[in-house]
Amino acid sequence: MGRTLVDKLWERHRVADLGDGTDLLYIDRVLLHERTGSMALKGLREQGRVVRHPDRAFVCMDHIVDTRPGRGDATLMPGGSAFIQETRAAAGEAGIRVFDIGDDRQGIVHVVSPEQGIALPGVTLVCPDSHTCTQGGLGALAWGIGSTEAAHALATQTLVVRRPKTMLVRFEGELPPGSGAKDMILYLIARYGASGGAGYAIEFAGSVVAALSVEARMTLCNMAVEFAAWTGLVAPDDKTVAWVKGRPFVPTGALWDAAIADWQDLHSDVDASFDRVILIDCADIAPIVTWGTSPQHAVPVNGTVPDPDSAPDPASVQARHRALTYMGLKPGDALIGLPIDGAFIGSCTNSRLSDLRTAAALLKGRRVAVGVRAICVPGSTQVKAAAEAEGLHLVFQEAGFEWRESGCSMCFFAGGEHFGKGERVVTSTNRNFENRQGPGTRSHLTSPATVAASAIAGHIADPRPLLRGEG
Ligand SMILES: CC(C)[C@H](C(=O)O)[C@@H](O)C(=O)O
Ligand code: SF4
Repeated sequence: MGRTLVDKLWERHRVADLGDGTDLLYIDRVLLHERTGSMALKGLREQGRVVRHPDRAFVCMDHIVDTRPGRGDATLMPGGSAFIQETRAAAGEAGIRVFDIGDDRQGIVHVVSPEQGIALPGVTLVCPDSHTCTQGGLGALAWGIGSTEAAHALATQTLVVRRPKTMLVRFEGELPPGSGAKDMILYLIARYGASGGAGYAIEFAGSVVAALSVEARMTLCNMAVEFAAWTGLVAPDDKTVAWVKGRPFVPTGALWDAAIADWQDLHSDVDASFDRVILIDCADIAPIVTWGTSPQHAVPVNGTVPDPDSAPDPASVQARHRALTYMGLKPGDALIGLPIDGAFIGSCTNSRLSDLRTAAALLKGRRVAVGVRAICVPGSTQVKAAAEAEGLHLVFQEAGFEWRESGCSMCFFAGGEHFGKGERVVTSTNRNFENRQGPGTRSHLTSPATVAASAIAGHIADPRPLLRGEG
């Protein structure tokens, strides 16, 4: 019988079947960041263990670093600079490369790793960070782990893993203009629930995924974890090969030829069987915005807040009531027209060059509405430089956006900087949990296009008229 892509990657990396439903897998790359990586490195040292292959581990400074211009180690997170300095020192001691503040490779780990050619089709890659699944967009088996597991992976280059079930999500049909990967994944989560992917490794496929850019595939995979999946991935194709070619850590010469030949097998066989298959007709996918405090609380931008009492079970009814109170909304409220205080473009979901181009195309020659604080944080220092080379920073700045250094920034308030209490923010990030972007801040997840259109309007707005050149 045919094998799925996940089966193939699993079998390629299995060192031993441990006989209790778990396998010992070989881990090709270990990525760390200063928030959880510092703990992994500390744990390793306390156990008296050493890093087995320092050249296969990489540290990115992203979560706690300040993103305001002119930054150094100082950060708005109380005690934050200690994380930065301890991580730097421990990585230095272990001989691990650090993409540090001031390095032109610095940025959000899930943006930097693909960009540098660290994530590649077919590799196993782990990081103590839940959004490691982003890197599945290249056809890597990439998943988030805890700090203790990260210490184990650093010491042994292996991990004990329970094999996930497999799910195929096929996106077919015609994706309407104005909708993109962010809308596709929010649609999936809204329709099947935020725990719909629990226990699965999900392969995203279908004609619409094939037509997506490699960067958009990373957006899709980024939110697999918001669907509770173990990870998400997309089989590599010619676009992937073209995208990774020539990046700093990618093999060259004969090794590159061998790599491409090897990648030809990285797809699910036609007769492969999955534990679950979901088919989505993309014709139904409009630009999506969340109204509540879970990514499943999502509706088309021109929709209204649903009645909490229509939720399928008592727990969801209660969660929706609580979400409405937190968000300051009532059933039946229209999303379009809700006044906003903030607009944020950034995060490992939507901060790559293509995202910035999409937003800039709408912002060009327009101004952010008075009273809206708008911020753009490129996903990496390389993305920032590439955007500046095209003049995109001027478009953002002339529109009234702050143009930042790279990092996680206000995707996650734990970095120290945040929006205000009760402020309503449209955001290209992936989590709208209570207090995620600041104590009491109300986050509406959406695409970069919808963030840009809303920033200009001063309220949640449909990006499609602007994209059609109207208004
Ligand atoms: C701090 C880190 C462990 C966390 C994660 O695992 O995802 C963060 O990146 C997030 O997005 O909430
Ligand atoms: S950008 Fe946000 S979601 Fe991504 S790793 Fe950083 S904090 Fe987590």
